[in-house]
Amino acid sequence: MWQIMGLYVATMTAICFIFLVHKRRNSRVNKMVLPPGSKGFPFIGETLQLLLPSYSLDLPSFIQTRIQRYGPIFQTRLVGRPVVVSADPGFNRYIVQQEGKMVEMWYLDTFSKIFAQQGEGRTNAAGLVHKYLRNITFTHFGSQTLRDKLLPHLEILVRKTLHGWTSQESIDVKEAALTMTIEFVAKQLFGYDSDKSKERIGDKFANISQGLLSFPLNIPGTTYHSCLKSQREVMDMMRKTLKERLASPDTCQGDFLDHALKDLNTDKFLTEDFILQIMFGLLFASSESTSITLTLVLKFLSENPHVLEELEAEHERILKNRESPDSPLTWAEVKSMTFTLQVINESLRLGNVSLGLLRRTLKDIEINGYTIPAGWTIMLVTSACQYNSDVYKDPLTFNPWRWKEMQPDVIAKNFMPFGGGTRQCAGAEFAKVLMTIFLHVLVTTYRWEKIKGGEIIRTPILGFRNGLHVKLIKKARLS
Ligand code: HEM
Repeated sequence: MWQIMGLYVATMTAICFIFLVHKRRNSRVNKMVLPPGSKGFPFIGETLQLLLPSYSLDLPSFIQTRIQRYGPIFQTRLVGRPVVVSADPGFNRYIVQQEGKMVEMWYLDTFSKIFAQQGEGRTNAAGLVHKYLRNITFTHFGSQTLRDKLLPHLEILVRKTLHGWTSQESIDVKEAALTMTIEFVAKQLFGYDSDKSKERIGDKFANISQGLLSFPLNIPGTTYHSCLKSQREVMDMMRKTLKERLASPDTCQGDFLDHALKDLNTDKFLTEDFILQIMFGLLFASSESTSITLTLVLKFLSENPHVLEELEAEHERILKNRESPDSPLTWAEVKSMTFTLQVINESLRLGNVSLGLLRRTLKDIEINGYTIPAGWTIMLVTSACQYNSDVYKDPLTFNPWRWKEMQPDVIAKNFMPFGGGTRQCAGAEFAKVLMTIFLHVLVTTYRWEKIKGGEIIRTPILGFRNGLHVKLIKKARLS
């Protein structure tokens, strides 16, 4: 009897405590002037409206209508969380500079679970952990490594991949580009060899990316369940390699995993699980955006023959200027491909693969007389500045020539496909060089015919409604 009474009192005390904390927090927030907006339905808020697909490159109508109604900074509620959306370029630039001070990188709860963004060993932590993540990424994928080591391997990979595409009647470009990128990155990370491995890492990541924006219902048969299963399989594959390396430390391959295992002895925050999480994060970060952007480039080239013509001319000039047209690409040649870079920049500008960046506020933030309370999420719609018609004439038109005239300071303020501040993409140079080499081999050696697909869909992440399927054909070369 006394036990039951005790339990009752303890439960009631806990409920009262939780209620008081909640009330106190709410009354604190209630006294603030919050940005205008609507909270939508209880719990799900306006999530469904945000996820409603749109079929153009433009900003989703969810964002556009609310900007018209409330201005560039408004509040909403997404997957149970209060969110402030900002399409204000100045505020967005300010916030990306505040990493670890007023905000921290934060992604949806589905992401947090898959990418270990909670707890002690979270990969989005600021400070030492973040510094380590950037340094080790630059060491294995940065400019110097690209120039001194990766360039010939990337060329071989692209030639082998595109040659393989010619034997197929139809290639789904996004899927095939994802496989190409991920297999290369996995090789640099932990020596993955697609010819020897039983596991198809590209297929697993195709599953993972589908599950990331699905409803987080983890029961067999759901997309989310299949995503978590693939995530576990990739982690198990990498864990097996890690254990093998630890068991025979003399077989050094000099890759990312060897480097991180060596650091285990000196960097106290490093653990085996953390190394696996970084590798998993890198596999995802590198493959998804790069493959979507490459697919978009191919779509634009198919629809804009005059751009393709100029691109071919640039690459033919490079071949002509060489002593032997078959000699491997040099770093100087890659850096001389200015029109190619303009094509890539224009595709990145219009693609806005992820729409925006997510941050969690660590402190109350004042903006235009409003307060964004600590603990809220901010969605920085960095893409909004890339459609600004004051900067980009006819912003929705694919026009690579516009980059010829643009000044570096204007670009810095109005072009953020790789984010900004201390969290700016650590693989930007790698992605651009990979896409440049891809385009070089593609336009000098092949032509292609569209079989089907290529229609844009934003959910709000950029995708292609029926994929983009092409048939690749080798060009007859005049010697
Ligand atoms: C077209 C291709 C790519 C695009 C558009 C892209 C875009 C981005 C963006 C917008 C961010 C910032 C995220 C944020 O602030 O919340 C980011 C971060 C990052 N990206 Fe990329 N990325 C691409 C390719 C790659 C590749 C190929 C790699 C690796 C080889 C990579 C590695 C990373 C890493 C490690 C971060 C986190 C940086 C940090 O937290 O300091 N990315 N990327």
